[in-house]
Amino acid sequence: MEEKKNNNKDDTPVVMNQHKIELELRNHPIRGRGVFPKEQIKRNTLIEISPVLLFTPDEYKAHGQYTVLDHYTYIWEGGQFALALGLGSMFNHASNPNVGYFRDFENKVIRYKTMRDIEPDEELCINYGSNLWFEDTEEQVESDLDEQDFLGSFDL
Ligand SMILES: C[S@@+](CC[C@H](N)C(=O)[O-])C[C@H]1O[C@@H](n2cnc3c(N)ncnc32)[C@H](O)[C@@H]1O
Repeated sequence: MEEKKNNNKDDTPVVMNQHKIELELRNHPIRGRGVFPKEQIKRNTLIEISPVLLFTPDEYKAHGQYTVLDHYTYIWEGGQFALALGLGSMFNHASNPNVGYFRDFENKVIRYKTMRDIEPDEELCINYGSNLWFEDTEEQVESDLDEQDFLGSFDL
């Protein structure tokens, strides 16, 4: 079998220092599994770094899009698709999310940070964008966050 080349730009280790917060997966009858904190989390806290598994555009067109992966993959650079390994695949969608993410193409990871202070048991959600493929069950979450704050809140 032909060996696949690792195209990492350098061999610098990627520090995975996120797991200091107690998180758990909880099941919702419609949304399925989601991520919840057992403690308060401050705004701008790194809560997860998910390594990604990459699919080429051809692999995705021929196979991935016809499988459950289609509900889990992120768009990546160069037309690739990325499956987040770890909690990155478990965040449910909210139109007004409390978690934002940054695609680190060079290190092939996605970093997730809180966008505001979060209370224990408040579900951690990201925004999937406007083309949802399911009926959104989300309960309206009150927030004083405005659009500008949302877009400009990262400090990565
Ligand atoms: C990336 S997965 C999230 C993890 C998923 N809940 C699970 O248990 O595997 C995306 C799927 O979660 C569900 N989902 C996420 N956010 C939702 C929401 N706001 N309302 C309804 N379903 C949601 C949909 O079924 C969607 O296809």
